[in-house]
Amino acid sequence: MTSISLLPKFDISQNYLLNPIRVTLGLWVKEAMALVRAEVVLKKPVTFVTGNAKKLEEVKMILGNSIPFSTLRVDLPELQGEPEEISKEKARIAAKQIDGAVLVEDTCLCFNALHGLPGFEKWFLQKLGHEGLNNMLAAYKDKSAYALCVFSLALGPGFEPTTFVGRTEGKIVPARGPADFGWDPVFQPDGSDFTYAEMPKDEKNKISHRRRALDKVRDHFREYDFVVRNDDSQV
Ligand SMILES: O=P(O)(O)OP(=O)(O)OP(=O)(O)OC[C@H]1O[C@@H](n2cnc3c(O)ncnc32)[C@H](O)[C@@H]1O
Ligand SMILES: [Mg+2]
Repeated sequence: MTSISLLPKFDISQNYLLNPIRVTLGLWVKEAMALVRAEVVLKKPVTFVTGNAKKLEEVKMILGNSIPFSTLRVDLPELQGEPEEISKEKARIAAKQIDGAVLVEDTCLCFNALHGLPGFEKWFLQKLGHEGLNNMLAAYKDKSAYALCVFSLALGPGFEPTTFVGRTEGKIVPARGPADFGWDPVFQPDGSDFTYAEMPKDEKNKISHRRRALDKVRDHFREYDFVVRNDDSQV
């Protein structure tokens, strides 16, 4: 079982005890530090779990070395429901499966004319294809859509996951560009003349739903001090 300790890392040095002003200041800083940055001790690094190789590639490119994480390719169940709930449930399942801290994500493509449908599960795209996605909107003038990505971080089995949402607005167009990642060829983000599939990877990664959600994940990791320590000093 993963354990965490939310202890402030800041320590007042003996010097502060010699001067009342410095003592007050030191205590204030200590309190502020406790509020701002707490230590989270994990037995092993946070593992990003997914069954999708392309997703994994993008997450690695976007995060680089900015947070301590490892990756694992495991097929997670395709769940139905609201995106945040799906993502949280994926995290609970994955945390139990690997018995540790996990990061997972769920991505959907939502059509405004269809009030957020189809959302997505992977079998849906496999059966319908890119043309089928366009045909779904044939009866509607409104081709606008958004890509939504929800990351969930669970610190271990039994921990309630925290979610981080990223969203990119765009529209659905006839497929253009390489068809090697999901619905990328039919999604053209606002402000661009290219579909996700036509863009070089680093361009997609600057504006994508995944990038926007991962910026929030990164902020969370900055807010807390995640430390991997596999000894008995954890509480
Ligand atoms: O193991 P997990 O992480 O669940 O991987 P998955 O492939 O099942 O991924 P999702 O359930 O989140 O995504 C549902 C579908 O959306 C596709 N998809 C996810 N992110 C995408 C992106 O950035 N661009 C295009 N298609 C994407 C993906 O290939 C699936 O067909
Ligand atoms: Mg899935």
